[in-house]
Amino acid sequence: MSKTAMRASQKDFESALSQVKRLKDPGNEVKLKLYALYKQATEGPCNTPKPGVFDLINKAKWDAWNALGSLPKETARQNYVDLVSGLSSSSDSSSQVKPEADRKQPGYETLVVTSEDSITKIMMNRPAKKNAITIQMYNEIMLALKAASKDDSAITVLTGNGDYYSSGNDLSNFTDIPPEGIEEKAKSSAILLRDFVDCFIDFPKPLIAVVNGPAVGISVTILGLFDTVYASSRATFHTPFSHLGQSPEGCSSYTFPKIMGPAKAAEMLIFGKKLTAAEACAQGLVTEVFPDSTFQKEVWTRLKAYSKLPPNAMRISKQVIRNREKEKLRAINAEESRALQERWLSDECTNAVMNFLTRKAKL
Ligand SMILES: CCCCCCCCCC/C=C/CC(=O)SCCNC(=O)CCNC(=O)[C@H](O)C(C)(C)COP(=O)(O)OP(=O)(O)OC[C@H]1O[C@@H](n2cnc3c(N)ncnc32)[C@H](O)[C@@H]1OP(=O)(O)O
Repeated sequence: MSKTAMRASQKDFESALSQVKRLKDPGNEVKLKLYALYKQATEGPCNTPKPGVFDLINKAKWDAWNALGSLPKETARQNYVDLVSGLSSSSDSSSQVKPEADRKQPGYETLVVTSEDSITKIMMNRPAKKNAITIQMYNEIMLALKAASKDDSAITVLTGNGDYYSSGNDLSNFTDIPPEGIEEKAKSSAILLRDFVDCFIDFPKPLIAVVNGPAVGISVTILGLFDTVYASSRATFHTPFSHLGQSPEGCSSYTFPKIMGPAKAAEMLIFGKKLTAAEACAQGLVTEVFPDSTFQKEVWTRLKAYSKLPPNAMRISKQVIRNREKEKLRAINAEESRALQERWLSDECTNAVMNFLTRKAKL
């Protein structure tokens, strides 16, 4: 026999009434439905005067009840019992935490991308290589950001798996030279870099970096394009561009002086000064530092709370902040990418990369 064909007894109704109190907040729309069915089941058709237009809450309740028209009391009681039973079973199944492997989005080899609690988490996943960013990883991060910009999550997080956040550009990207030659490789890499950074400039939702460990190179510079940066006390921030015969990217030539002042920015971007998490926080690059022992727990508790804020309001606030600067950031990104295209062809850069790859040098 179907549920609707059964008649809910007074006992079923009373048990649904007590069950509803134990449910996870089902949201305003469902609460209004429950209210209306309860009133109809206990008092019959709506019999009170319509509240004034400014009495928003009571008017919404009245509208929901009134919309049930002359629905018989018994049917309203049955519908109430059915609705609560549906909510109980879905809240039972959603309270069972699925293992990460089940929640993982397919199609990524260098990342683990998951969506849960209105948060899309993009995790760089080459821990054995300190999450160094290969050409494939640049492309997958762009894909993941584009997908996250359209999914129903409220906020997006970038983080790293293992002991590093990321060691920046994978220096073996310099070794895979196509038959067309190094100039062509430099040209296509500059386009890739520009497109990669544009994805961060244009990302429409709140974007949070969860910096779980040391960060190097481009993984540091793009932090200036995030809305919030949480760091473990173990994290460090290092941009050794001159050591590598290179120059800043990720719009850091603009965002860093703006965030920390020109003198501190120059020490990082020209002289490659490595900052501790506490220093990066004092200079405004990092929002907050958490002790490494409680980092994940504290950060994710905070993020889960933020993800419950009204998503459209957060998105609009971000856009109002970002839109003023978007064109400027895009122009800076294009200029930085052009400068690097030349740098990559220099002896200074070639020697530094070869020294690392032949293990004569480390940062
Ligand atoms: C023709 C032009 C083509 C260019 C294409 C580029 C496209 C866009 C470019 C955007 C520009 C970005 C600029 C930057 O990001 S600059 C920063 C570059 N990063 C580095 O210089 C870091 C180099 N790594 C290190 O110094 C050290 O590895 C470390 C991070 C300090 C960690 O040291 P530790 O001793 O703890 O660990 P290991 O060195 O043993 O590392 C473990 C293994 O991981 C490999 N590894 C680590 N980082 C990188 C890296 N960035 N690139 C490649 N490989 C990396 C390391 O070699 C070890 O591998 P192994 O176990 O196989 O030996």
